[in-house]
This record gives sequence, structure tokens and C-alpha cells, in this order.
Amino acid sequence: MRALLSPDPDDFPCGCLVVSGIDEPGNRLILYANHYVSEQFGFAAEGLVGSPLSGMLSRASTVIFDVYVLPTVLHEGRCSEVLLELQTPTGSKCPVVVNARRHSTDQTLIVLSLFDATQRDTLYQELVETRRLLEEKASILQHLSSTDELTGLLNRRELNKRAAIMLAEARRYETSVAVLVVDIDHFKELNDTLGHAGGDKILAELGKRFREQGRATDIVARYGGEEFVFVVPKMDEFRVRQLAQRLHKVASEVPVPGKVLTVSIGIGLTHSRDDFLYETLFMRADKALYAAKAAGRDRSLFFDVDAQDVGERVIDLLPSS
Ligand SMILES: Nc1nc2c(ncn2[C@@H]2O[C@H](COP(=O)(O)OP(=O)(O)OP(=O)(O)O)[C@@H](O)[C@H]2O)c(=O)[nH]1
Repeated sequence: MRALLSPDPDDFPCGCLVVSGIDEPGNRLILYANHYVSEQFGFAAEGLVGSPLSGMLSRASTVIFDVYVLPTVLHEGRCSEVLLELQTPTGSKCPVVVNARRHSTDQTLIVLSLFDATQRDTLYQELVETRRLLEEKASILQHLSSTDELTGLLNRRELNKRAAIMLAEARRYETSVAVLVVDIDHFKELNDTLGHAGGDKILAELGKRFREQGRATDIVARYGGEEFVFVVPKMDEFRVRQLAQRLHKVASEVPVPGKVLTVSIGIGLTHSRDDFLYETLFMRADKALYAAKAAGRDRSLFFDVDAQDVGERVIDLLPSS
């Protein structure tokens, strides 16, 4: 019974080491190793006693032992649950969870327990990999939920979200934001002539070319159907006009298989001189677009907030072709 209650260190299902030289710099020597160390980790039992501890550990683990485990034991008497790596005689590495404490009678010795952490390490690696996959999926979902599939531009939901933020910033820093609503003229006819797939190609090509006309900080979105929206920070009237001209230009030469199409577009524009609410600016630009359609299409009209008469509120930016 007495023997049962005072088990041999070889009975324990973990590695047990006694290491010398706690207060001395340099190599700590192994004074005792139980059977588990050779059975489980493959170290030759006869060679272990008297060999340096650093011979069992990977280089990084030797550093961790010297700069963390040892000082902690010296300071606090013990150090718990440190993940180290054994460099086994076969050349493979084996993760172990190490607990260390001062020997109860000889304070210059350290007693170590080594728990094989291969399983735990594998589980941890799997967890890390699962988290990476989840993050990747979340980022794909985030992209899908904010992007228009056909054109790759932002969708309406993302447009509304980002435009509100841009306008809040513009109000805060007293800068101007321009809103352009762009609509393809007579798109139904293009669909009827080229087929729905042909219409899709035009939308995708125009979306790509519109995106190229903006800067990285501009919001370029497909609002829906054949309608696009630009929300452009720090824009004066001159640069808005230039942007509108560039959009008309790229629409006038859209390459589709076998030919180059001239696509007519209408643009309604406004900027945030007196109002920083995106909904208001969109409504004004949309009104200007409506007026551009009514005035014969293929033009850009600017919504002028100074004009008193509603009929005078649009300024023709480009001569109609
Ligand atoms: N190919 C294609 N067509 C679309 C898509 N979304 C909307 N449309 C078509 O776009 C056309 C829009 O028609 P309308 O709203 O009458 O506009 P429009 O023909 O451009 O006429 P105006 O704007 O008044 O010049 C409809 O025929 C829709 O079916 C799409 O994703 N792909």
C-alpha cells in the first residue's frame, strides 16, 4: 500500500527531468530522466543523464527556456504551461507543455514535467486553419454583399452606406462632394437589338470604364438596371464637368465583340454646397438627369441650388450632340 502511494516517477504518464545549474549561466545538465522521456520522445536512456538540456530542445525553445522559464522559476519558484519544442534524435520536432519548479530540497535544481502536446498542437493548428478559412469566407461574403455581380462595381446598399460616411466627413472637414447619376439612353433598344446578353456586356464594359475614370477614393456604383452613381469627394465644378465629359467620351466608344458601339448616356450632377444629406443630393442629381432625358438625352445637366425657379435649376454642361 505504501509503495502504491509513493509511486515511482516511471509510473507517471509524462516526462520527468531534474536539471542542474539553476543559478549558473550556460548549459544546464540533465541529472535525471524517467523512462517516459526515452519511450515517448525517443531519446536514448543511457545518453540522457549528464547531457545538456539544450541538446533536447530546439534552438528557439532553448532561448525561451533561458530567457523566460528559468528567470520565472528563479523569481517565483515555478513556471507553468510553457509550450516548448523537443528536438528528437530522429530529427523530428515534438511540441511539449512544460511545467517547471525548484527542487524541494536542493534549490539549485529544477524539476520539469513534459507533456506531449502533439494532439493539442494539431488541434490548435486545425483551429487556426479553420479561423483562416472562416475569415476568408467572411471576406468573400462581405465582397459579394457589397458588389454588383455583373459590373464588379459597388451595389446600391454599399453605395448608400459609403456615401453617408463620405458626406459626414465632408461636413466635418468642410469640403465638397459631387454626386453624379448616370443613365444609359434607350437601353431597352440596345437590349432589343443585341439581346439581353449583349446588353449585359455593355453594362459590364461601361462599368469597368466608368470605374477607370474615377480615383480610388471615389465611390462608383451600379444603382440598378442601366443606372450608375458616382459620389466624388473634394470636387469643384470644373473637375465635375471634366469627369462628366470623360464619361460621355468612354460611353461613345464601347468595344463589343466585332465592333465599337456609341452608347448615349445622360448625367445629372450636383454637389454638396448647402446640404450634406446624401438622399437630398441624389434626389437633386436624379432631377437633373430626368431633365437631361426630357431635353433630348445625350447630355449632362447640373442641378443649380441657387436658381429660384425650378425650371432654371439645371445648367447644361455639354452641348448636346
Ligand atoms: N441586359 C440587361 N438589361 C437590363 C438589366 N437591368 C435592366 N435592364 C433593362 O434596361 C431597360 C431599361 O429600360 P428603360 O427604363 O425604359 O430605359 P431606357 O430604354 O434606357 O430609356 P431611357 O432611359 O428613357 O432613355 C429595360 O429593358 C430593362 O430590362 C440588366 O442587368 N441587363
